[in-house]
Amino acid sequence: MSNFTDKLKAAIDEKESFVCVGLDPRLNRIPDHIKEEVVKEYGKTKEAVAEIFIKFNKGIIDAVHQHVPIVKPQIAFYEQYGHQGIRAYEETIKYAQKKGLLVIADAKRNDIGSTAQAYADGYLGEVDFWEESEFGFGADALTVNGYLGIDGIQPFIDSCEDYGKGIFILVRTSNPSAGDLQDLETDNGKVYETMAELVNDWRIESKGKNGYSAVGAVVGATYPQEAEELREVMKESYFLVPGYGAQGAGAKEVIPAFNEDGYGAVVNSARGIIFAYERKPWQEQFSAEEYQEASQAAVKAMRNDINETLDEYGKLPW
Ligand SMILES: O=c1ccn([C@@H]2O[C@H](COP(=O)(O)O)[C@@H](O)[C@H]2O)c(=O)[nH]1
Repeated sequence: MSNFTDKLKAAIDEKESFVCVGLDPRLNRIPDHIKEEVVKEYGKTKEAVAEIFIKFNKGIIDAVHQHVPIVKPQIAFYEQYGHQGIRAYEETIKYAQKKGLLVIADAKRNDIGSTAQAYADGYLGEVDFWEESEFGFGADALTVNGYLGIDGIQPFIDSCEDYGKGIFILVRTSNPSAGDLQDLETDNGKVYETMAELVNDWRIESKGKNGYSAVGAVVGATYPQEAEELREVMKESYFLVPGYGAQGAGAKEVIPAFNEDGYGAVVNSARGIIFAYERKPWQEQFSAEEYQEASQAAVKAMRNDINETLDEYGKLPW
């Protein structure tokens, strides 16, 4: 069974890209021509929303799949439309994988061990109870909350080992109030530092050929100083780095998340890529009908921005 980080590294090398595109559709920001076409057939229903999300996401995936190794659909944007939203989520994952992309399900799951097992099976499992059909969402990786400790984490680590999947545990989130809890002092340092130590302990069971563990961490691009410190603690973990673009971070801020070997991080941007057609500087060059071209231009610019900056710091691996 191939380790998740071996697959991730191969995909990064093939695309020469560390970009992760966030597939976080918002109905009010999807181009009108997509909505109008679908509503003609389905009316203003939840089924229509699912069809709109699927059409839009497929368009984005078609535009970016040659330039990125991985995508990250955030389940909140789908869940709000009930089972139709979940259908769109599942179809989005399958289509991205069909196009050769790895998929991180951003669902930040966890619970007591027995319930966490159900989450692990649902997101990362491969065969169902009858051993006849595919199970759940079949994502390649999942974001996980480590707050419940090892018994909540173990089912996910088992899925990593059994099925070659990955997890990214929340360590230092990108939001403005991240420090309210994460910066509190404990006997072992701050809360986020303690979580990083735990991730480093939990990483051991599931290492790939490239030396990285399937147990990774979420580290926000908006906290570069903390990222630098965390890189030292979790040397063998991949970081999922959100916060580039719409949340204000740029390439300089993501560099500390990378190891000296130039690997160890994927950088997520959702709004900055998928809604590029209505954002500067792309809105002057592309119409709403050209949202795919705008997203492709934005993703290439982000890839180059990160690669050039890694190069400046002597960290570009190619
Ligand atoms: O600390 C975190 C953890 C997760 N996220 C998620 O990443 C994307 C960011 O989207 P942008 O539009 O690029 O801001 C979104 O799905 C968040 O839920 C995060 O931002 N920070």
